Amino acid sequence: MEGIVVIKCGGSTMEQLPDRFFQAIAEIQQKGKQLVIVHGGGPAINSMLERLAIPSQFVDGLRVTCEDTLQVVEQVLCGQINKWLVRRLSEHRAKAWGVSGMDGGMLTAVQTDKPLGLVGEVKKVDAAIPLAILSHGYLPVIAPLAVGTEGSQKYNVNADIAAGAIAAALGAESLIMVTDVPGILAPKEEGTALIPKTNPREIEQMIQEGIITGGMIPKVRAALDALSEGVPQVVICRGTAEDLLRVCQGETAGTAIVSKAAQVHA
Ligand SMILES: Nc1ncnc2c1ncn2[C@@H]1O[C@H](COP(=O)(O)OP(=O)(O)O)[C@@H](O)[C@H]1O
Ligand SMILES: CC(=O)N[C@@H](CCC(=O)OP(=O)(O)O)C(=O)O
Repeated sequence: MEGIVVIKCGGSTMEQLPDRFFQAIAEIQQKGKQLVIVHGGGPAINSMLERLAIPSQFVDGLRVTCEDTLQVVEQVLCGQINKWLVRRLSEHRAKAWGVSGMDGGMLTAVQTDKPLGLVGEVKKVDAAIPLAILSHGYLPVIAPLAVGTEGSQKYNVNADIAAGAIAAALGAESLIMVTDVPGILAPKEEGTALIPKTNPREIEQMIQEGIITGGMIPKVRAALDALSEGVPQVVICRGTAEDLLRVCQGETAGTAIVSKAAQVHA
């Protein structure tokens, strides 16, 4: 059986993903690669909160989440984005099955000790659920919510962090983080340049220096965690069919640089 590739689709880019991106997913699936999608939806949550006059607040790229916010997060991620993605994939003949991390207790989390409210840190991933979906020939599409260890509480989990934990639990050969930038960017003499290869020490330094900010912070931290938990490759790239096909064909394996994607090495 072919290896597993986890694709994290960021909310930043979701609505701009071209038909070709979804066609590429269908092609890759038809060739036998086992794909798992974990999705975000930060901008759609922000819009809904704004409509409801609930303020949005982030600390290091993570949303401060009260009960009201959590209700909106669940409605938008599980009810809106998850079903939209499944429809979009199905339109292009990919076989997709939408779930949330709460279904079957796939993701178990504890409340973070940071002052973020109902934000969960993933403690356990039950790989049996995505594996069961894959075994029926479907691609799991996972919304990043988690249940507490007692099973009654629910938590908001950043989608990058959920994707990293799921990739590690599934023993994925690759984690592809699809976003609205081609990778980690840093200031250069003229404008910014893509950092093709980096390591944990440099990443922490870039966070301290304010080069990596906002939503890129959980992304790089999740990438490093996934690498240290045995995922061989994490690629941050834009949502183009070309990048996706290249990475899924293993063309970036063992190389430090791909034209539009930055590979993060532990
Ligand atoms: N050093 C950096 N390199 C690239 N992007 C960065 C960097 N620091 C902060 N960012 C921001 O991170 C954003 C991507 O994170 P985010 O908005 O959470 O995307 P997604 O919804 O795809 O997870 C970029 O659009 C950019 O504004
Ligand atoms: C705790 C936390 O920050 N959860 C995120 C979950 C969605 C997400 O991660 O979406 P993106 O991938 O588009 O950023 C949030 O509430 O926005």
